[in-house]
Amino acid sequence: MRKPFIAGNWKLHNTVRESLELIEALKTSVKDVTDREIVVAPVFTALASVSRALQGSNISLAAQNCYPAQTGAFTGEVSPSLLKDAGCDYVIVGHSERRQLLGETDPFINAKIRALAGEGLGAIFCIGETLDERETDQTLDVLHTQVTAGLKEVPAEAMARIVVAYEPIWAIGTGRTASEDQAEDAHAFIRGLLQGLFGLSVAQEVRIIYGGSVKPDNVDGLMAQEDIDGCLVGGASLKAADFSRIVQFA
Ligand SMILES: O=C[C@H](O)COP(=O)(O)O
Repeated sequence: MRKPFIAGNWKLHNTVRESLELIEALKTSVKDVTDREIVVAPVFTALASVSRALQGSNISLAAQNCYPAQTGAFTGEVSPSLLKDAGCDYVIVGHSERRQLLGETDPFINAKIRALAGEGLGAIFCIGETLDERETDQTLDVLHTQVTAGLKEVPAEAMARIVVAYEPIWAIGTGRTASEDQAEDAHAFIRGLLQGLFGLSVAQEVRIIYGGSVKPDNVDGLMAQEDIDGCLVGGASLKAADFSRIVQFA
């Protein structure tokens, strides 16, 4: 039985004060939720404050990025061990915004996932196709490449802490959600890829979550799909009422 995993990616939003206001409202509205894993990913500068505010709550902390080395001459970067020290349980890797805007490659993303696994941290590993790739029937090839390259040489034991986030790029921040069937087809395909890489029992345990314009009014239908185990929420995670409703999907 896979525990639903609902994560809010705050992206480049919220000062420390705004982050704390959001987290206090969220803590109150989801305090009785025990059957879902709830995660928020603030900006780096708010991690320590939000971590303190989350102590004793049912919400976990994620960072939005990391560098695949623990120490060294890497100006401006942050390592998995420092993120763990700041209170993070997870790190988002491979988000399409970083792939597209910052040129992150599959091997670089793979190095981050292996570094996180080595530190015992979880990864929220994002994959997904562009609109052009979907319209030219390349979706499955793209997912195959991203999954096999991103998870190369990742130990099977680490998969218990890795959540795969399927985010069709054309659905991110556009208000255009993948249909329930489109999302379920992609998720079932990804689970099959995981089975090929790690075996059936691992594939059945890994949470595969959907991201791309998830809102209170479409979450119930998405979460009703067999292979959709949660959501990675951008815009709607910035409003406590909306994110709380998404967490408490029907
Ligand atoms: O990480 C979250 C995704 O990019 C989805 O963002 P969105 O909910 O604003 O479409």
